[in-house]
Amino acid sequence: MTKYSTYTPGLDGVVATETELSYLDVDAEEIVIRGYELIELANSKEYIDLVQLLLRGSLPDEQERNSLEEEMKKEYTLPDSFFSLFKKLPEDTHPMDALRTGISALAGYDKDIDKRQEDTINNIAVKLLAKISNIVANSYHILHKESAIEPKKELSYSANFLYMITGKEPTTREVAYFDQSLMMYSEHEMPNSTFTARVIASTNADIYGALTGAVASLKGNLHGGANEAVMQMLVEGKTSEGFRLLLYDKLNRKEKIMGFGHRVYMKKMDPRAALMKESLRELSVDKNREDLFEMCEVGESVMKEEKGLYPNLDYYAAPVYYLLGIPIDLYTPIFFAARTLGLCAHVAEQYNTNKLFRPRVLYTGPRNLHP
Ligand SMILES: CC(=O)SCCNC(=O)CCNC(=O)[C@H](O)C(C)(C)COP(=O)(O)OP(=O)(O)OC[C@H]1O[C@@H](n2cnc3c(N)ncnc32)[C@H](O)[C@@H]1OP(=O)(O)O
Ligand SMILES: O=C([O-])CC(=O)C(=O)O
Repeated sequence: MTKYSTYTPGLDGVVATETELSYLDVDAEEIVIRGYELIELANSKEYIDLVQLLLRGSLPDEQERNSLEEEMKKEYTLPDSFFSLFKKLPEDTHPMDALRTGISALAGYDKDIDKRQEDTINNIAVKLLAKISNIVANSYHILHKESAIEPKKELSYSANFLYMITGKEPTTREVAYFDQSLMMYSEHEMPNSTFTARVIASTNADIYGALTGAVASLKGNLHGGANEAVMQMLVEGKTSEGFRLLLYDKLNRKEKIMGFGHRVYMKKMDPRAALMKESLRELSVDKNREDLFEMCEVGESVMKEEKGLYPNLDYYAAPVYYLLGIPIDLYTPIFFAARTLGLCAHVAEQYNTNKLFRPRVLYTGPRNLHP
């Protein structure tokens, strides 16, 4: 046939682009981020270091790191009366939908929107990282008829993000767990949302459009939406035994269990989940909720025995967020806020190396019909 004859459902295993940003080396069990291994980075660096690495190409020294964080803090402010947008939405609007609306609305305020140079895109990324943390936290408060919480510039980026969500200044340990989760969610090669963003950017569309599409993609429960679904199951299960029964019930009904399986790691534990599991182990002691850790382990063993499936990041990030006092509806928006970093880096790379995405189809419809 023609050069178009190969068809792989869901593009499973298909290489969609070249990238210098990241690579999942399943055999070596490494998530490579610009040459570094993500888990190693998470054990010695912070989210801000990854911002510099992904957007500017190298890890920062202390001075660069501090000045990047200051740059970000200057960008927390949203345009005047921006929050009135969220006041007009129905109060049961999901925060991911509010976030999608918010990012889309920001487009009109950016005078650089038509620029595609790498430096400009990276500057927009810094602005977006700051503003999105504010939108995520405060759209939630406004939808819940609460007052918006002003960012505190004396706190670190991650501490302030958590503070704006919960309204309480977090402890150093809480910030460390939250920051690690942001690192885990920051970048992951070519998931559906990153592909979506790159496909949109490949038409030369602006970064706001690319990110708006990516929010829509990430909301789905086969992708980012899974972390909220995991926590809903844990809450419903209540106890280890309750959770075990709930999982068996779902499996008997042939339902998919959220937080398990992964297109790339399918028969191995997601390395990020392993790191989050350790955070949960420690945090559950801090918060006197070892029962929650046990429930998660029970779920892990049920899924291994019954399906040969392992947890993905969402499975262990969800209970960590729960113990940090974060409302369940914000888990996926937080994932997106962290992933804004990787998405912006991919959009910049797409503009730099652009080739329009326009695949073909394997046509299965009729031919030769006549009106
Ligand atoms: C951070 C992230 O975004 S990670 C992903 C978060 N998403 C989830 O946790 C949702 C639950 N997991 C899933 O739906 C899947 O594992 C996916 C979508 C992540 C990847 O799946 P794919 O590569 O498309 O594989 P697919 O969904 O076809 O699954 C292959 C087989 O494993 C089964 N399977 C995969 N995941 C699960 C699961 N979580 N629960 C039960 N069965 C599962 C499928 O039913 C299928 O079985 P079959 O061959 O008998 O029909
Ligand atoms: O890689 C994927 O397909 C999904 C995922 O784990 C992520 O986006 O972090």
